[in-house]
Amino acid sequence: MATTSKQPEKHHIESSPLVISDSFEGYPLNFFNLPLHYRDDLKSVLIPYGLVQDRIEALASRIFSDLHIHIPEQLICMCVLKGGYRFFSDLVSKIQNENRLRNDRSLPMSLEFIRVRSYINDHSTDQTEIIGLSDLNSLKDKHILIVEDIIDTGVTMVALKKELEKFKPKTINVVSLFTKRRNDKKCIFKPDYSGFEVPDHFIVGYALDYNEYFRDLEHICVMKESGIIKYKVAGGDKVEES
Ligand SMILES: Nc1nc2c(ncn2[C@@H]2O[C@H](COP(=O)(O)O)[C@@H](O)[C@H]2O)c(=O)[nH]1
Ligand SMILES: [Mg+2]
Repeated sequence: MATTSKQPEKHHIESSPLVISDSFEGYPLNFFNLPLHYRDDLKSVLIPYGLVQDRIEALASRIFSDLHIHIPEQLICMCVLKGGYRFFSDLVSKIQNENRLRNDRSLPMSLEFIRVRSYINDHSTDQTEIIGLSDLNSLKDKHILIVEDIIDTGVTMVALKKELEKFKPKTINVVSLFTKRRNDKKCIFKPDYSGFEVPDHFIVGYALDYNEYFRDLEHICVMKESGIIKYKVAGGDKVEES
């Protein structure tokens, strides 16, 4: 009798975000090890570090599968500093793991770092400045993956993509660890890959800052109103880097 070997179903990894619902208020702080210097400023842990890592591993696998077809050309992975640096580092290292473990395909990468300024305290502004792109003409005919921490209004990413398109790259893909579900109005940009969709809170941790504080926090947390007031800077005269 002929035996039929059943092929395992292909595991499909979502490029769209894992949705954190509005009704989820986050985990109580006392279930986590948190730095003493921030404990009084935080309301809850919205996404624990471990879950962030698991989702990045899945995104790396999906990006590898989608984009390896461009080889032997290099994929320019472009980190949007400062907020994107930890996501960038973990994502690149997880794509490297895919490269190490696969014998049938690979995705060569080169790394670029840029800065975008757009925020005052916890409010997005429509003034966007891009810093750090040297030799822009080298982007011509290249494949770019922009690696961003969070998309809120979408203004920063629309401006950045528009600027990069002037230099005629072959493709631009955007991966954002978080996208925000805005209560007031719609976001004007949808990334190609997103880790999590978060409620309309100002989130900090895992390199996402509030006026340069909280980057040294592992988990993604929601701030208390008192914390927002404590670290506020005088409006308008200091534009923080992303
Ligand atoms: N630490 C946080 N930074 C945030 C948050 N929401 C947005 N941002 C920063 O702004 C830009 C993008 O904003 P956009 O309105 O132009 O889309 C993003 O890169 C962040 O650096 C937040 O909740 N926490
Ligand atoms: Mg950013």
